[in-house]
Amino acid sequence: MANQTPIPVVVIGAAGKMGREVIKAVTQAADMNLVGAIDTTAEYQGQDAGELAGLSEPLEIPITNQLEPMLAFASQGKQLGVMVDFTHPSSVYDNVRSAIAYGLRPVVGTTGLSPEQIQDLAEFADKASTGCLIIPNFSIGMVLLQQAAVAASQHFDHVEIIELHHNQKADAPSGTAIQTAQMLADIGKTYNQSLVEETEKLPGARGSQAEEGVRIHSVRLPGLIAHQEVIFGAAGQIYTLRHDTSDRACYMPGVLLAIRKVLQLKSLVYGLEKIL
Ligand SMILES: NC(=O)C1=CN([C@@H]2O[C@H](COP(=O)(O)OP(=O)(O)OC[C@H]3O[C@@H](n4cnc5c(N)ncnc54)[C@H](OP(=O)(O)O)[C@@H]3O)[C@@H](O)[C@H]2O)C=CC1
Ligand SMILES: O=C(O)C1=N[C@H](C(=O)O)C[C@H](O)C1
Repeated sequence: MANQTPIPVVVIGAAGKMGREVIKAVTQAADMNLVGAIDTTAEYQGQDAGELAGLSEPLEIPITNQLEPMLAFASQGKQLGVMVDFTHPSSVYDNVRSAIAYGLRPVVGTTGLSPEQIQDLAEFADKASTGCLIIPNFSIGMVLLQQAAVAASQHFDHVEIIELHHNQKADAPSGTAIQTAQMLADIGKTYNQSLVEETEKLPGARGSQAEEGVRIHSVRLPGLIAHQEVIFGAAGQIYTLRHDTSDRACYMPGVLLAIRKVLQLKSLVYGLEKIL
């Protein structure tokens, strides 16, 4: 590894909560080289990405909102480049299309892409024979929770998901909750058959209904980071799976793994569990 050219990495959303963590993690990885830090926040334009991320030394990489020139620059070396996206549901689709068009491999943490957008990006990546990773949750704990939930779903017919996040989150339900519900639906059974005719006296009281009857409830409060419960019920018993994050550093081993793995792919892959 020591003799290999480091992987050029562009971080988009670099001034955000996740972007700053990614800047730190990429800078500390011996096989990666941070080449660009993109963010639209007006007040951070021109600031050093390392100082903003809390590193002791400046990186001499200023935050800029100029994505396309940065992608062009990052695609010029002989080593394939990676764009890591932690931005906003409204911009991630266009960012990924641009990265692929410039020959960079996208690693996407941003949630809120619709199934149609993901399908479209998969076709775009296929045509370009380009790896692309969309990972709704980079923490190993969540992969293990989801595996346990799929195992439990063989034995329980009733399940509801509660996801709890900080109140600066733009999308609901969380990408992780949507993915978890999809995994439960994929085993091919319908959950939560109602025994009575239910009436919602306040709209949304019973949460949202994902495929195959899986219900998702979203909580947004200051003081939270990211948490998820999957609650199974049956006669006389409740089985609860819960994952809590206390620091966004928990996502970084997954992000670094994804940066390395995306270079080996030729198509779009969805979910951390597929690259472990
Ligand atoms: N997959 C995973 O494991 C995880 C995923 N996430 C997801 O990552 C995303 C980001 O989360 P978080 O860091 O908390 O959010 P933040 O709001 O803290 O950061 C997002 C940053 O992206 C910037 N931004 C928005 N649009 C653009 C754009 N088009 N180009 C460049 N920069 C842009 C924002 O700037 P501005 O001020 O201009 O809006 C902001 O600085 C969310 O979708 C979240 O759900 C979060 C944690 C883990
Ligand atoms: O916005 C967040 O914070 C998080 N977003 C992701 C999601 O929507 O699932 C991952 C994690 O829950 C944190």
